Parts: sequence; C-alpha cells; structure tokens
Amino acid sequence: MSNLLQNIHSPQDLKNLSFAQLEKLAGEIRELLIHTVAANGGHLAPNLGVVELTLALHKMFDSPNDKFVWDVGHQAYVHKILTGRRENFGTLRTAGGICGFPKRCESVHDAFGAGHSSTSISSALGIAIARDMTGAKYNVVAIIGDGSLTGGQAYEALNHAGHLGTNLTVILNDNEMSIAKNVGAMSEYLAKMRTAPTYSKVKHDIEYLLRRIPAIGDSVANTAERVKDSLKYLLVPGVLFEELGFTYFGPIDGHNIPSILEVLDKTKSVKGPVLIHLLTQKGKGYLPAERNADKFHGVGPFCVETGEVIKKSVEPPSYTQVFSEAIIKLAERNPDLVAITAAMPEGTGLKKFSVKFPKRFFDVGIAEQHAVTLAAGMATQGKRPVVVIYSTFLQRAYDQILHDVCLQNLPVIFMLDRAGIVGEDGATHHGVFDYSFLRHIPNMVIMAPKDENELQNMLFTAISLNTPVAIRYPRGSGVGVALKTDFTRLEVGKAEQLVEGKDLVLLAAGSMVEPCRSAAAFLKEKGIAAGVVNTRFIKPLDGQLIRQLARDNGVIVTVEDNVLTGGFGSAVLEYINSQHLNWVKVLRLGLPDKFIEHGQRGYLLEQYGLDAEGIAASVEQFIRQFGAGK
Ligand SMILES: Cc1ncc(C[n+]2csc(CCOP(=O)(O)OP(=O)(O)O)c2C)c(N)n1
Ligand SMILES: CC(=O)[C@@H](O)[C@H](O)COP(=O)(O)O
Ligand SMILES: [Mg+2]
Repeated sequence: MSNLLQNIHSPQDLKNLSFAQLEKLAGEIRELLIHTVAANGGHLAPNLGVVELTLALHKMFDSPNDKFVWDVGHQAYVHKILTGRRENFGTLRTAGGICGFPKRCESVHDAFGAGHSSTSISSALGIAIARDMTGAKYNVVAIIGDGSLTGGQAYEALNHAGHLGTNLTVILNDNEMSIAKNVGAMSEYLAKMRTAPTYSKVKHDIEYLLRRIPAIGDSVANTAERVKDSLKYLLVPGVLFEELGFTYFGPIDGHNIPSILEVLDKTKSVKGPVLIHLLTQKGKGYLPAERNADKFHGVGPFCVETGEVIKKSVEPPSYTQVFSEAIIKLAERNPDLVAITAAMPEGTGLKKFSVKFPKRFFDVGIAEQHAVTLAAGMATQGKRPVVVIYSTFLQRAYDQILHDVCLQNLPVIFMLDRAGIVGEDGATHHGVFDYSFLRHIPNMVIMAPKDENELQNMLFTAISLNTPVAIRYPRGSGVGVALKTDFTRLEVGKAEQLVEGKDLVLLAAGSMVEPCRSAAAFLKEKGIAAGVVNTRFIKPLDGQLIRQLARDNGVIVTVEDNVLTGGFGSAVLEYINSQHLNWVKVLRLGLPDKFIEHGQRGYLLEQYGLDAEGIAASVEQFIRQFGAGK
C-alpha cells in the first residue's frame, strides 16, 4: 500500500477507506506525530492515545458541520492533521505556525478553543442548545479525558445536560492518567468499570433474569423493578452517568476502529445525551511514551531512537527545581506546612515533597478552585498550606482567593509557577494576568523574585507572615546564582536598589530585573545613567523608595512581564498619583492589551520589547522625546 496520509487533505478523504487502510493510516499518523514532536516539543503521549478515536470520529461524522469539542485540546493534533493542516504540521507550536491547541481562528474544524481543562461539556452543550434553538441538524461531540473529568466544571455541565436531555455525545477518553497518574474517587470508579462486563451484556442479562420472575400482580412487578434497580447498581458500569440522565456505552477498546465506529453509529439514534467510555493507552505506539506516559505528556525536543530529551546546554536549575528543594527544607522545620497541587505534582516541583511527606501532600485533581478553598479551610485550623498552581490555571480560582482566603485574611501561600510568558503553549497558558487579578484584593501580599535565592527567601518570608501571600516566578531556568543553603527573611514592602543612576530608574519586577540590569549597561554606553531597582514586592509597594526616586530621578520606568492593564506599572502610577508627585515622568513597559500568541519564550519577550535590548531601546526613545532627569 502506498503512503495514505499524503492523500488526506480533509476528512472527506477518509470516507472510502477500509478498516485495514484506516489502521495503516493510524501508523502513518503516529510516525508524523512522533517526528514532529521530537523536533518541536509538544503533547505527544495524549495524541498517540487518540489516533484511532480521531480517525473514527472523522470517518463517522461530518466536520465542520458536525462539531468536535476537545477538552484541554492538547490531544487535537490528529484532528489538525486530518483537517487540512497536515502540510503545515511541521510548524507546530512555532511562532506563526500551527497552535498546540484548537483555535477557532485557525480552522473551521476547531469548533471551540481550549487550553484549560474541563470546559468541553459546557461548551458542547452550549453549541447543542443553540443548534436546537435554531432548528439546525448536526451532531455535537465533546471529547474529555479521565483527568479532565476531575474538574468541577465537567460535573456542572453533566448535571445540566442530563437535566435538559439535549442530544449530545460525550466521549470519555479514559487512559487512567492525568499528566501524572489520575487521582480521586471518580478515577477509582472508572477503574472498576474497566474490568466490568459491557453494559449491553449486563442489560441483557438483567432482562433475562427478570423475564424468569412470574408476572403475577403489582407487588411482584414492583419487586421486579426494585430487583432491576438493585442489579443495575451492582452490575451495570456507568450507572452514575445513567443516573445523571446520560445513556452510557462502554467500556470500549479505544484503539479498535471498528468497535468505535459501531458504537458511534449506535449512539446516533439515541435520544438525549450519551456518554461513550473508551479505554485507551496514553503514548500508544511509541515505546518510550507508553513506558513513561507522564514524561511524554508534554515533552521538549527528543531523540526518536532513544526517547531521550535533548538538552540544549548545561542550564542553571529551574525556579521550579529550586522551589522543590526549598519547600522540603522548610517543611522539615515546620510540621504544619502542607502542600497542594491541582494534578501537577511534577510540573510544580512537588513530586519530591509528596514522597518525603505523603501525609502532608494533596493532589486534588484538576480542581484549582477546590485546591484554594481546601487550603483556606486548613489554614483556619493552624496549617500552613502552600498551594502551587501555574499562574494561568489560578485564574480559575479568583473568587476562592478573594472570598475564601483574602476576605478572612488566612495565611495561604500561593506559589504561581509559569508566570509571565511561557512560550510554545501560547495564549491559553501565558501567566501574564496575575498581578492584575491579585493586586486589587485586600490583604494579599505579592512578591516576585529576581533570582533563585530570592525565591527561597520569599517562601521563607511568606511562611513567617500571617496573611495571604502570592509569589510568582517564570518557566524555566533561574539566572544561575550560587544557591545559598540558609534563608533570609525579607522586609515586607522593601525594594532593593541594585544600580544607582541619575537620569532615570528602571523599576523592575521579578524576572525583568536581570534584563533591566543589562539594559542599564547598554544605556550607560550611550551616556544615559539608568538606576535599577528590584521591586521585590508588587504589593505592598515600597512607597518610601518611590518617593525618593521621584525626587532624585524624575523619570521612572516600570518593567514587568504582565499585561500593562492593572499590572505593576499601574500600581506605581496609582501610588505616584496618590502622593501628588505630578512632575514624575513614567514609562511603563510590559505586555499590551491583547492575547500573546505561541512561540519561543525568548523570541516573544524580544517581540514585545522585554529583553535587554528592547528595554534599552524603549528607554532611549523615551528620554530622547521627554528628556532625562527632573
Ligand atoms: C485548569 C487546568 N489545570 C491544569 C491543566 C494542566 N493539564 C493539562 S492536560 C492535564 C491532564 C489531562 O488529563 P486527561 O484529561 O485525562 O487527558 P490525557 O492527557 O490523559 O489524554 C492537565 C492537568 C490545564 N490544562 N487546565
Ligand atoms: C496541556 C497543559 O496544560 C499542560 O500539559 C501544559 O502544557 C504543561 O506545561 P509545562 O510544560 O510548562 O509544564
Ligand atoms: Mg487521561
């Protein structure tokens, strides 16, 4: 057989393929996935697990008329390959190239955008309701993983869909994995179903049993119904979904294309919402990913032959690694310290902590809102919860932070990893809003470290405070300072003057401090004397220092890797205004009021003028236009 994939330009090209051809195509798709992700990095294992499912969906349904909604969307590469983006697939996750997540502006086949988890059933239900209101006829399919089914929003949507009885297909892609091993009672329930006989067989057996009960009178009929119910509870897999108003099909081998097609076909005629439970293997078809599905969930460039990740050069440890060690040392000193992750023990650096302190570690699943309120509850009882959540995912828990933690001034520590530009994951994942969504909440202290030692000291300081604290730090390597073994308590609200300069001062937040130091050196070569201040605290600000800088310099440049709207620079402006320091000229550098696309982190920082050269260039232009000093 010739190469089939090169002839697939749209889902229509699948329609006449035989099962054997579809299987061959699955192999070719896996090759493309493996080689592309090996070069560009990306979510390999999740995509390897849905090759057959995606082929079956596109064979059975008619996208874009029928709508597929991918939960999280990290597993939509196959869908992209089959929907006209194969030739461009080599640009995956590169600037200007194919996005790693579904995106409505990228293709009509991407019915709904995603990146954050557990939204698919809600959006699919919304689409289905709109369809019914307009009298249109098409199928709506939400594809959600077992990990994403730990997120509360998925249950809100199941609850609503079951109540409405809307025609909607939910495919549960159960591979027993979130990024790490899936957790929680629902995960255990699904595991039990894996070994259960199929629903249709059980249904048949129950009916057979009931037919053998002689039908004499109402009481026997009632008994028969009760027997049926009891047996159903005992035997029928998926009864939970059935009770929620869904018709359950499964469990079904998610790598068997004929079986998937058969069940999809069956469900087409079912009235109301259906849930199809597929069993798949994460990483299927590539041994290193099958053996190590969590490593290959999201992976950087790697060698196809060995599965070894390609290290660019010897890099300093990441902020995540530094945090990972620091929290263990601090937990050894403080038995009340507990750590919470929302399904990301590895990514947050809490894995080691979980091994060392299994009773003080909580993986709550993809449940950021619950994680925050859980921490608040623990804090009322004297525990010192450290909640470690990527900046972008903490957006979910805004009200829990405000209402459950800050309003009661509870000492919960938020470690916001992946703050600022994250890179290739793109718009859904950049952590560029946290200063803005945290800064206005009363009682909250916000810090951002300039380097690895400061990260340790900030955590140490946070534990000593009796208020909510957020510490935000970027993805990837630290700046490479020699790591201190002891901790220093920082004075709350005190900034650190690093470089003196009479013409202007660069007031830098967190990971912007180093580029500002270099920018100051560039400016010096041009005869501009720029001071550099490490702000350390975004809240409370160092008002005394800002007043002094205003007096001495007259030009303040704030630099942050957050959106300018409501960010650190805005805080400085508000302060200057409140103090009537009217003569001060302020330049705010940060991210614009738009969503930042995907691309390498360094490239994006450069594009948005937040590398050393960009900062220096903006300052030079400002000084040329408005003058230096007072
Ligand atoms: C709100 C939110 N929290 C955390 C994540 C990070 N995340 C991405 S995929 C994933 C696991 C998803 O597991 P599952 O749905 O089972 O998909 P699989 O990768 O196993 O196919 C997690 C935790 C996210 N995308 N969104
Ligand atoms: C899909 C998703 O949300 C995660 O897999 C995310 O891509 C992880 O990011 P890191 O690679 O920064 O841990
Ligand atoms: Mg899973």
